[in-house]
Amino acid sequence: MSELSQTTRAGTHREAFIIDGKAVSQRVLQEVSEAASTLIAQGVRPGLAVVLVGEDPASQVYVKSKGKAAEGCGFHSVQHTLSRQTSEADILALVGRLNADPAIHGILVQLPLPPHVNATKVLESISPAKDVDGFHPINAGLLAIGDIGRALVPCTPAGSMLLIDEAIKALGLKLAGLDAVVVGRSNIVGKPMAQLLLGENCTVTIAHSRTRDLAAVVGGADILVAAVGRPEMIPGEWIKPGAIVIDVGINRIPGEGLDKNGKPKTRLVGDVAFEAAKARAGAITPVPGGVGPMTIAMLMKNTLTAAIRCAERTV
Ligand SMILES: Nc1nc(=O)c2c([nH]1)NC[C@@H]1CN(c3ccc(C(=O)N[C@@H](CCC(=O)O)C(=O)O)cc3)C=[N+]21
Repeated sequence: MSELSQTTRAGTHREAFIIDGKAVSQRVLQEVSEAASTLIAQGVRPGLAVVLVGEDPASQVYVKSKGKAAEGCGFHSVQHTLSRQTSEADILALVGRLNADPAIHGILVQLPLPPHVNATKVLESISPAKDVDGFHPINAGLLAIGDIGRALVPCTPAGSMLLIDEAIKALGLKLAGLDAVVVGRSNIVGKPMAQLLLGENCTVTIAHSRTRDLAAVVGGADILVAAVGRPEMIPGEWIKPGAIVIDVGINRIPGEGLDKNGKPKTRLVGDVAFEAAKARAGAITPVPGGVGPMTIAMLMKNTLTAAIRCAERTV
């Protein structure tokens, strides 16, 4: 019998527990707000600066919700919107000013950057102590050596771990020793996700576009994290019965009919075929309302952490 069989005992078929990312993210935001008000009472207001280059509508939506969340937590929040033509030197100069600004504890440069800008160079110019995305090589290195206490951990994997904890509790399981499969090897999600799962004593496999027999690899996963960015590329039939499925993909695809402005409707889907996966999984995150809101909540948590560490350095 499979290790996770308590949810799928023969004849007692149950649908997956739906992991409510919206609810968990609100819990995190509530905790961050409370800790922030304590810090503010001590004279330190956490400050977050978001830098957006260009007018990409999707990026504008995300940046706006980050600003709103920051204000909701009582943070000082600033947004720098630069034209698409802004030179790399001007972006580096802005980051330099934010690095030196004592009112700013967290800096996020929204990706993607325009092609004439070297994104690696910009990300490496952010002070590691203010790198609330956790993309700086110093933070990636701290995570890789397991020094989470000093790292700033990338928001999407950190939020995904909290959703995994939620599912583990709901299913009455233990995380240590489970087989985790991460599909996708990006520096932003796949690799840090694998490091976090390893840190929790999972047996971790990283699968990617060159993996032979992805179906078989996915089929062995007690915990599956899908972070490829291809709409519904993982069929429900691949999922191990009872598995925990974390769907990081947020893909906008054509929907049915027209919206109120007469434009063709679109809808969001994940990297996993949700309906079929739900019938087999023990727990699964929806899209939207799963990992997405957690990313924003963890950004606030990282900003708070950066502010606390900064305050500890100066007292
Ligand atoms: N430096 C940097 N850091 C990022 O963290 C970063 C970035 N650049 N560039 C873009 C991606 C994307 N991203 C999302 C955050 C929240 C939702 C989110 O809350 N999604 C909602 C739905 C939103 C909708 O309706 O479109 C949900 O899944 O429920 C989505 C996507 C952060 N990103």
